[in-house]
Amino acid sequence: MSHLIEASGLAVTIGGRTLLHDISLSVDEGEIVTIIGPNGGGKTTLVRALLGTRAISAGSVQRVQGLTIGYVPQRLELNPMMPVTVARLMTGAARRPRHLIIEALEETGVAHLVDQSVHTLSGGEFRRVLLARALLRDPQLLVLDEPVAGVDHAGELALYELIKTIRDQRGCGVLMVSHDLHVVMAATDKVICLNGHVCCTGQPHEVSQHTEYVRLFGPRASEALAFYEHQHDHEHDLSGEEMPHGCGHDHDHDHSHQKDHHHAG
Ligand SMILES: Nc1ncnc2c1ncn2[C@@H]1O[C@H](COP(=O)(O)OP(=O)(O)OP(=O)(O)O)[C@@H](O)[C@H]1O
Repeated sequence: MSHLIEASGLAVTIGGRTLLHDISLSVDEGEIVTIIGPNGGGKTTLVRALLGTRAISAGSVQRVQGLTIGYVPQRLELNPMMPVTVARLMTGAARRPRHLIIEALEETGVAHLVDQSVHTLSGGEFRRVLLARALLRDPQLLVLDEPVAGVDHAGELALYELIKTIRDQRGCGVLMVSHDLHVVMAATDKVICLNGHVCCTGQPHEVSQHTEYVRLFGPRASEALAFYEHQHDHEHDLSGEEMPHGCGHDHDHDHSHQKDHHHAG
């Protein structure tokens, strides 16, 4: 199967400064890939390069023909003086049948807010509306930049669960950026740890043990994953799973069974 999107040897240089170099990654149908990394590590720049809104200076980005992408930006500037309803935010200038708007909002659990002003929404409600807006296009690939920004811890867990459910039901690929290491680790198939380059990549439990990951995020980040890793130990003992591997090595074992597991609780 060809990848929905694939970057090879991608680099981004702005004003003589190389922000990203030698980035290779791919997202497949039904796969959740999460980019983590320190502030300024280039996560948003990478997302923009993949979307084609930021020029790349080397390498390539390939998409399957006609790929439809639903994008949720990290920030959305709204004029506080402009009264905008959820329905209006969902469609912008383009008119869409109301039942489609409501269906998308139902999928993210906020259909009851359809006629409410966006300025009155909580952080979590707003994120769900943005997610619904991205789903309106029936995307093959969802790209989510910090999908839980402005949401409390319980809300974060619920949102990651929702993203997983959307992936399960639609079979779309998901590429997301996150800071929430231990939460996101439980809701992803593949993690890419980014700090200008791909420090390490692989299954969440592998990345959590990688020296580059520990160096970037500290030993506590690995400890926070103890529960997650414990859950996985059983699987890996049985299947003879190998130990973590180094920078830039992709993992090609079949772990599709992991999609059925819930580690967040
Ligand atoms: N248009 C630009 N011109 C110059 N420098 C830029 C530009 N856009 C981003 N940068 C720089 O590139 C680096 C990476 O920024 P980017 O926003 O991609 O990081 P990030 O990992 O998404 O950060 P955060 O976690 O804080 O959102 C930063 O040092 C930033 O200042």
